[in-house]
Amino acid sequence: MPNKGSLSEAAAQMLREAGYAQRSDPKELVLLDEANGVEFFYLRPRDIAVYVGEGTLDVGITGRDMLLDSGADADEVIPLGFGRSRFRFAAPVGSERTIADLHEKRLATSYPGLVGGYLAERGVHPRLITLDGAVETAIRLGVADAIADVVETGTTLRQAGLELFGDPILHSEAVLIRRRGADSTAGLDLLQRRLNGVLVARNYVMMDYDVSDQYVDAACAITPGFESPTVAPLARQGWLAVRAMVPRAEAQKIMDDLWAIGARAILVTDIAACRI
Ligand SMILES: Nc1ncnc2c1ncn2[C@@H]1O[C@H](COP(=O)(O)OP(=O)(O)OP(=O)(O)O)[C@@H](O)[C@H]1O
Ligand SMILES: O=P(O)(O)OC[C@H]1O[C@H](OP(=O)(O)OP(=O)(O)O)[C@H](O)[C@@H]1O
Ligand SMILES: [Mg+2]
Repeated sequence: MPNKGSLSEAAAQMLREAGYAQRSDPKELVLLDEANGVEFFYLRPRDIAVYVGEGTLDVGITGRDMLLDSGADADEVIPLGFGRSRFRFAAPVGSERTIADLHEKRLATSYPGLVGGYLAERGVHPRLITLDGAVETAIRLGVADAIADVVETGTTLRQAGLELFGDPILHSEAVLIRRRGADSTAGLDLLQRRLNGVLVARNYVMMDYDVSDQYVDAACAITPGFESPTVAPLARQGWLAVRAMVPRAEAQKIMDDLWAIGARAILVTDIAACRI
């Protein structure tokens, strides 16, 4: 588990929702969850891929960017939907650079493996200046001509007087990782099912509505659900009750579409937990 930084709290929250114990004190380094037979180690997110790649830890949560930067023998198992960012090049506003301009120029980053590999594939070989953080300041302080760093809202870049250039190097988010080629274990399958349950509960809602039987096929086409919607007769002749899971982000649009074909009493409820 990430011990601090952007991923730490969201990762712990997700594990809690999946039914695992998590530390209450951010200074705790290890936590034994006896009920689930899991030992959690709280480590720097950058180091997690190294431990997992070496096989000393079975699984870990880190950023996709950090996994790729490490070059560790570890693979992504599932994306976890938080810690989303883009990895981008930036230079002072108005400098209108392209990636080719970086050749033999000073490029500051905390992710030399990721950035060096990306540019080498394109035949560009900059002088990489590896910094621990606050990379945006490196240009102002005369250490670099351009940077490559994590961008979420873009606020940090703007405040440093920088602008993006080139295509995104990577779209990153928190990922569950395990050692490359490791056998699947019952414990990992269970963890994956639980985390997947949390993701589905977060990303879907349950939708219930009533519709007259002549429109039920059209309604079910709008809400096909995961497998198939539940359709049950209402006491009122010629009317049916339908229940299906729908993507949370599309719920309002789906309600409008159902209303337009005559569905009524359309209700949306949260899913607390699930196994799909
Ligand atoms: N502002 C952000 N928004 C979303 N994700 C981010 C943000 N900053 C970093 N991340 C992601 O979080 C992961 C860990 O980065 P983080 O910045 O937490 O580690 P760090 O730089 O080692 O720690 P710290 O910045 O606390 O010293 C990376 O995968 C990164 O992409
Ligand atoms: O686009 P924004 O929303 O501004 O977010 C991006 C910033 O967030 C992270 O910084 P962090 O706080 O982790 O500090 P660090 O650079 O020292 O790692 C990242 O390194 C960027 O600097
Ligand atoms: Mg950081």
